[in-house]
Amino acid sequence: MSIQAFLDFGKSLQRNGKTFCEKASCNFLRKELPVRLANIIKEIHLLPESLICQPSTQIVQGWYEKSFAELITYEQADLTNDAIVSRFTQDLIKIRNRHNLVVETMAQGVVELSRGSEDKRIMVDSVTRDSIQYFLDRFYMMRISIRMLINQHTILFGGELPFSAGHVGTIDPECDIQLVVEDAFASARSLCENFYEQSPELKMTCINTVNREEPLKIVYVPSHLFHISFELFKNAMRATCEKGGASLSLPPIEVVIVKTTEDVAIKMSDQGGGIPQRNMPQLFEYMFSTAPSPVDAGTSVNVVPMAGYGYGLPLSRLYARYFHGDLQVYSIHGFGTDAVIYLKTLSESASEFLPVFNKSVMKQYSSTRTHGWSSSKFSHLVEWG
Ligand SMILES: Nc1ncnc2c1ncn2[C@@H]1O[C@H](COP(=O)(O)OP(=O)(O)OP(=O)(O)O)[C@@H](O)[C@H]1O
Repeated sequence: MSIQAFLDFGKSLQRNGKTFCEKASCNFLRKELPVRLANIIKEIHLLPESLICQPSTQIVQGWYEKSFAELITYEQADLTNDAIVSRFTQDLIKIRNRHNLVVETMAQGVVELSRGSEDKRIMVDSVTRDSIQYFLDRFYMMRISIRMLINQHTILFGGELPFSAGHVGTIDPECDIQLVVEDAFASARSLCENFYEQSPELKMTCINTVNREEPLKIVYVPSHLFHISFELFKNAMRATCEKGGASLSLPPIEVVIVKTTEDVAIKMSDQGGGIPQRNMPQLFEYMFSTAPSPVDAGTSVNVVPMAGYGYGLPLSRLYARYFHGDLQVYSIHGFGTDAVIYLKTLSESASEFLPVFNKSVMKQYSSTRTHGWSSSKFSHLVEWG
């Protein structure tokens, strides 16, 4: 599905009527969702035994199997029956809510694995580590996609309110990039003020090469862009404050947003001291963090931690890639870091980038690397880790 396809379907409600469209959407989702769930369940089965047997991984596996079993009961259901259609929609809400804590619970499974049964750190070998990294990228991406499908349906048909009146489901046909980025900055800033009692300023430059007078708007899911920007601002603010100490004049975070006919690029530059080259290969690894773990640090319950889970960058990159964008980080150790978000300008080009499940993917779990995605755009990255 491309963003444009999601949008066209949402807009067709006025033309074709809500009842007709709800049935069409049910008909699509009752096939598509079980396929996506089944793919990921098959892949869970390929995980190293040491991870599958952890209590939290078992809980996650149970949720996926339950949701799959519930959805499959609709395979032959009579969609001319309005009551069945509306029960399907309500079941989707239940399924989505069941999976609310999947990221945290799966992360807990990985922690359980690395801590071992007696809470001592045991060595996780590099093949297992690579398999887990490979799996989590695919698993979380599939989760993003499943939630996108469910949210579109439940907002359009399940009585859930869109974030704003102009939105079509979760999509804003006129998503103002600058406003979303400023919003994310303000949220990260209030967290930063709470934590460090200071925060850097924002310096923003916007360039629209398509039409210089127009604001930078594209068709996009604002909550995805907010998530990515917020995580990047948190990182930039943390680095700036840690480097600046109690200094009164922190260097600002500079943001440059450029829209061309093909891409939107959002560059966030900080002067927070940068990242050593030796850490760059691990930057997008789950659980890689130089901050103390919020659990071990004993952070007060009233202070939301700025960092420490090591999920910010890898998850943000998945959100960016989901609609064929990207996230890249460049750093000069001793000076600062540039993080660049790339999005597609054209909604037709912004199609879902999904993991595909086939035989060659199985090899990944027995240590041979393959790309295994719906397009080969990032295969070199996946192959090289
Ligand atoms: N702008 C930056 N400047 C310096 N180091 C950075 C920057 N961005 C990321 N890093 C480094 O990369 C690590 C991983 O970042 P990531 O966002 O994935 O996790 P985190 O911020 O540590 O934790 P959380 O997931 O809780 O946000 C950070 O701990 C930090 O060491």
